[in-house]
Amino acid sequence: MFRQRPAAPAERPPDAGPSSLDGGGIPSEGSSSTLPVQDTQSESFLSKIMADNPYFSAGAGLMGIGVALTALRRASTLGTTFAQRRLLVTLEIPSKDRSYPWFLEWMAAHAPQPGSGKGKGRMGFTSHELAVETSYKQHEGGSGEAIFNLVPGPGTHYFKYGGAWFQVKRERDAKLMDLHSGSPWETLTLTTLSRDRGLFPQLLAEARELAEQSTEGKTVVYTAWGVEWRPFGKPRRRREMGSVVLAKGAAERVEEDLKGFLGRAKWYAERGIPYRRGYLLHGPPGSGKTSFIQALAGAVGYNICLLNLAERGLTDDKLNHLLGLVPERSFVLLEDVDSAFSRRVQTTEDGYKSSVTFSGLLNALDGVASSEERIIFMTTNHVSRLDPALIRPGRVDVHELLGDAAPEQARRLFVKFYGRSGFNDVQSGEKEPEPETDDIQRMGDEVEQILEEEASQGRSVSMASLQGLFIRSGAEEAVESVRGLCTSRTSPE
Ligand SMILES: Nc1ncnc2c1ncn2[C@@H]1O[C@H](COP(=O)(O)OP(=O)(O)OP(=O)(O)O)[C@@H](O)[C@H]1O
Repeated sequence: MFRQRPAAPAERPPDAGPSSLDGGGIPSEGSSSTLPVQDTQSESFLSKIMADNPYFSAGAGLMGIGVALTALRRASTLGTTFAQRRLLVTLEIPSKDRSYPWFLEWMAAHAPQPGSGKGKGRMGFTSHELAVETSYKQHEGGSGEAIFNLVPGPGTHYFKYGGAWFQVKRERDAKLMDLHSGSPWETLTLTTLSRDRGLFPQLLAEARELAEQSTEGKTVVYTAWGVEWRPFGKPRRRREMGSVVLAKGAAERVEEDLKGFLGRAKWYAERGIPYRRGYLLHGPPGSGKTSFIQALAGAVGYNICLLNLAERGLTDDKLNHLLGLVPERSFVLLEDVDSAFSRRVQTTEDGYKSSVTFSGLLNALDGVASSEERIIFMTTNHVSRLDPALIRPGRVDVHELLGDAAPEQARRLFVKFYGRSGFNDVQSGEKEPEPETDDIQRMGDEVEQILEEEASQGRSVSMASLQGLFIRSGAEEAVESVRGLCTSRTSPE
């Protein structure tokens, strides 16, 4: 039986290119038809692996989830940015701005305070990052009490105001420093819904009102801190005019002049005259110059900017800047102006600690912003040492001598101390002075008599020394001791 043999493969012609199945070489035109066969094979290989290999399919699934999450995150970032742009509104208050301390005070007033429990204050103020501001309160009886005020510290806080929620971020920049004050740069950023933006001005106005309430009836003393004015300590209770006893007419002259000046802003503006007034109070130590300026500030509701010309580091530029930035309703007080500048010669052995020059001071006093109100008080114990240029009219308009205790001035101080109404009541303005007892009046006359006798001998006593005597002694003892306090005034001024 014959079996048919399978046909033998056709022999390759000798010039034929390498076969695609040879595995190597570039496929020839005629061999291209072999590729789809290979792809199909690898695809099926891949799908086979994916279908068969659980690890592979899980990885692919995870990759898909990752891609989806990234897309979601991007979308949410875009959405947040969009919402922030469209729906939210922010307000930035840098620490340089005047409303910064007002708003901090407002936050302190509404933040949770010690003993309030859960870290939630009034107005729904929630804070977990708190800072403490400690103050000290002196009671009438002399005892003192430390008061710890908790303020929202650096971080994010939320509060509800006017029916709207606000976020407040208090940020402190560790790298950025205010070079002049040396304190870190801070920013408060308030965020709320756009529709509630109208609450911002209301909120700031309320914060300002609160800040003003805390200084109502008080005198704020500012000192120079670099090139800015900063409150020095807590606002002080206003000094009553009645607590400073000056020679007859002195207080009235200055007070009348000041009140007249304050009522003539328009008059000055119409004539193009710089709206400024300068006062020089001169006299021996302890005659009440500083006390009187404090009382005057209280009488017209002004604050005091205390400037020490001899301060180290104070330069002409800084001085100029400071005088141009005096807070509104404030006197500028240059104390002991003679100790910084006597005559123009400044190259003495001791030299001046500050680098303010005399011409720098004159320029700063004259200033350039002529329309702004400026009230300057200068005090000195030695008026004769002052350069006439410093106290010429325009720079100093009113000169007032506050001397040692005149005899009748001493009598008035005595009666104020020992009179039935008591000095403190008169000082606080709670009571009108009651008629004094005859005894006190008689003893007051005696003090006056003694001082007249001493004055005829060229001897006198300062008001500060009298006050010291009256504080530590009873009335009779004071009368006996007053003569012993009088000393010769060898150098007038
Ligand atoms: N005329 C006065 N009436 C009431 N108290 C006075 C008077 N003068 C001085 N005193 C008291 O004496 C103390 C010192 O007063 P004050 O500092 O005002 O004097 P001063 O003239 O400014 O002194 P100095 O020139 O040394 O700066 C204060 O406690 C003040 O109450």
